[in-house]
Amino acid sequence: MLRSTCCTPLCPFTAKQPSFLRKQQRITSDRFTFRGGGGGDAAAVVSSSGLRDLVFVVNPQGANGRTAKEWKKLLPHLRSRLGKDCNVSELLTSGPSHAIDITREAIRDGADAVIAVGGDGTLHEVVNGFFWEGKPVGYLSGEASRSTALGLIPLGTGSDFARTFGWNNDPCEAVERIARGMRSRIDVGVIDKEGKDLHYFINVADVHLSAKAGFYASKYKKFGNLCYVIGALQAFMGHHNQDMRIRVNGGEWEIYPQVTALCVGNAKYFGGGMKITPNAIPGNGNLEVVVLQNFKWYDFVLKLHKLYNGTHLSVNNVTSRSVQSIEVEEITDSGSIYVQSDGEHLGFLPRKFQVLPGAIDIIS
Ligand SMILES: Nc1ncnc2c1ncn2[C@@H]1O[C@H](COP(=O)(O)OP(=O)(O)OP(=O)(O)O)[C@@H](O)[C@H]1O
Repeated sequence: MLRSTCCTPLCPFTAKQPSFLRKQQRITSDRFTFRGGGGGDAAAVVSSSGLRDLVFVVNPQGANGRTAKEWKKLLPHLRSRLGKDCNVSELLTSGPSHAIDITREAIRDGADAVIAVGGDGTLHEVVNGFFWEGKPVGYLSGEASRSTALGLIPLGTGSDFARTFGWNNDPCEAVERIARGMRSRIDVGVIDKEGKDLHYFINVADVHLSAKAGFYASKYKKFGNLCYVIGALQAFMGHHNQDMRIRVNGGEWEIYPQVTALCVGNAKYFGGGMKITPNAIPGNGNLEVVVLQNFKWYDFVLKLHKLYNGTHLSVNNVTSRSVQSIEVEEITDSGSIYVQSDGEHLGFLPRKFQVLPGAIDIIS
């Protein structure tokens, strides 16, 4: 849920930095001035202003339209807090996937940072904009060493990625992070289907029941975090655990009987605050895979609190392992096992999930 916040330049920054954000560097710009406006495409021109060029990609429909309202309230504070050191461009998305194109263009034009304003879906699209045809997008006319950082103002329904960093939905704290301009390198996950259809995730990708629940939850975002409960109830109807075949780090294929859900975490939380992959660390070069097997509906009732506080790894039929890659197939080729990445429906099994260590700088 969005909180009402005090948006003054004196807004205190209180969030503690997690220990995995060790190698931080402050980056300053000396070359570009960005010009943009709400709704338009990014356009960058070379300048010697010494200002950092920040592109804010805003999903006005995030959190059922509350993102737009919060953003409008935040903008005067943001401009006054950052305007001295930064050129601020505000670009509103016009629909699904638009954030991907805006981000690619901003990176090619030399932005210092592209900042997702919205929920995990918007962040997910911005992250996908950092890549093109399997490679990182680069600044078109400049040094290879120059890299655009990813930023986040979490203003979505679940905003699960931010929870791993201890960031809440207070946009003033996010503005302070951006003002400080500290960067940390973090990993990104990549998903492919038989080597094609590359798709990137930064938070959690998952398979089967949870992915189906997420698919339904996305239709009930107007109910806030309750959408996850409604989605789960709907997904339970007609749900069957499925035998699956998995292969970790290119090794031998293994059979996992009666899988309820398989979750691949680069970060820890999904589904509106469930600490599903509690050992995942976004900068450690690995993904945490948690598999729930043979769960019945009443197991969720009895163990839900454990899933929320991340103590479920000690429960029977829950396993966790750290991987660089994992391939997942169903045994009975039904083509109906859901796959989700960062809360966005991606399609159906089979899929391969891999880590790209240190693929992106994040403003932390
Ligand atoms: N202008 C737009 N109109 C409609 N949908 C949009 C628009 N811009 C982006 N979207 C889509 O809105 C979806 C949800 O956005 P977002 O993740 O920001 O909010 P949320 O779903 O409320 O939050 P969370 O994902 O954290 O629960 C994204 O998948 C994105 O594709």
